[in-house]
Amino acid sequence: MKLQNDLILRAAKGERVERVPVWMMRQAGRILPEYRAVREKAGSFIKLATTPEMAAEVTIQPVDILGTDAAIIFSDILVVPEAMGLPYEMVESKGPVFPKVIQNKKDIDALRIANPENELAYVLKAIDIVKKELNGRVPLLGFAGAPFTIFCYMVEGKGSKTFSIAKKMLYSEPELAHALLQKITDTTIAYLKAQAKHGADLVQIFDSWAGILSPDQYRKFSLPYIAQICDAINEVPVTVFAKGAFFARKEMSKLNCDVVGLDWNMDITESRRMIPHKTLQGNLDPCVLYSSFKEIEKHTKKMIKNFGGQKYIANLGHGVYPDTDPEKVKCFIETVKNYTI
Ligand SMILES: Cc1c2[nH]c(c1CCC(=O)O)Cc1[nH]c(c(CCC(=O)O)c1C)Cc1[nH]c(c(CCC(=O)O)c1C)Cc1[nH]c(c(C)c1CCC(=O)O)C2
Repeated sequence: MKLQNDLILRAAKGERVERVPVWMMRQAGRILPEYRAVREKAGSFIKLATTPEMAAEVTIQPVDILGTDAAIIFSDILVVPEAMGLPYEMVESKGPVFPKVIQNKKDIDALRIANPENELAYVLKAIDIVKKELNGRVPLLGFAGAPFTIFCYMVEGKGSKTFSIAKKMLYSEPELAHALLQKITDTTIAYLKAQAKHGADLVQIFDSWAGILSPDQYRKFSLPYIAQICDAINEVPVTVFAKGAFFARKEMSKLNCDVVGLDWNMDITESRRMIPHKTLQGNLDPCVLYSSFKEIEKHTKKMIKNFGGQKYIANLGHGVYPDTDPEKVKCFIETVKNYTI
């Protein structure tokens, strides 16, 4: 199926574009009343995420309502631990919780390397439906968490500011940590390949907790596993987004990936210099969308001017915050689309 709008894919591959493409991390979610209605009907986040027809519906909403240049499959990074045998719960207004966590070698041995066609069939089915319903309008993005970020949740068992329980394992039992990271990596590679096979046009790796590691620890416990994934995924372009990993930009430039995502703490000009050969994605502070329409336009235009119009995918520097006014989001998206490059 030939895509009618392939701006994001062309930008990712470094090909020329007529205008800057735009999408938003966490675009399929609570900012839209239309999402909240489907979520209500589903009864719970997990029910919504595991029911392919409903997951497909909320995946397409931002394309129809906000006008984004891509859809991102509605799911969560935590479906991977679940597929490996460690289920999660989503506690209202608290976030994810794992009733059982990984503490020793026995726990790691008990985990399986998932077969996505079995344990993650519901995500793949949702991808099949979305591809059919999008009918080539825009590309579909797939995703997975980076092994280190998934490790954090599997060992800590819940969200945390410091993930000190998870980090403790890195320092006190590094071999154990590596064994778990490798098992997560093997599952993630199989999962992303399956997403591409089912029609994901590009995949993004979210290393949301990269910023809690020292540069040394990041080089040991995160980058090698991201590198394995990048080397293994040759079917579609790959984006690596490591929140807070400003210290690793030089190494990111050497990864076998097409796009590097930036957060708002990373200076644009400096990042272009450090990552000269790749497409960059980002990096508006999501809080800008709390300001006036005029301010949003001003900050968005300044951002595009700094990145330049080519080898660039406009986005926020992290996921959109749930209490953001959809009209402000539309203003951001329209400003990007109307920018003459
Ligand atoms: C760390 C992380 C998680 N999940 C994800 C990350 C990496 C990206 C990032 O750093 O933001 C990724 C994710 N989670 C979700 C998506 C959907 C696709 C999209 O629109 O981007 C994506 C790409 C849906 C979701 N995942 C979650 C919701 C909200 C739950 C609900 O609607 O009830 C949604 C729409 C729940 C979730 N899931 C997670 C947390 C910490 C929480 C609770 C806090 C929160 O709500 O943001 C783990």
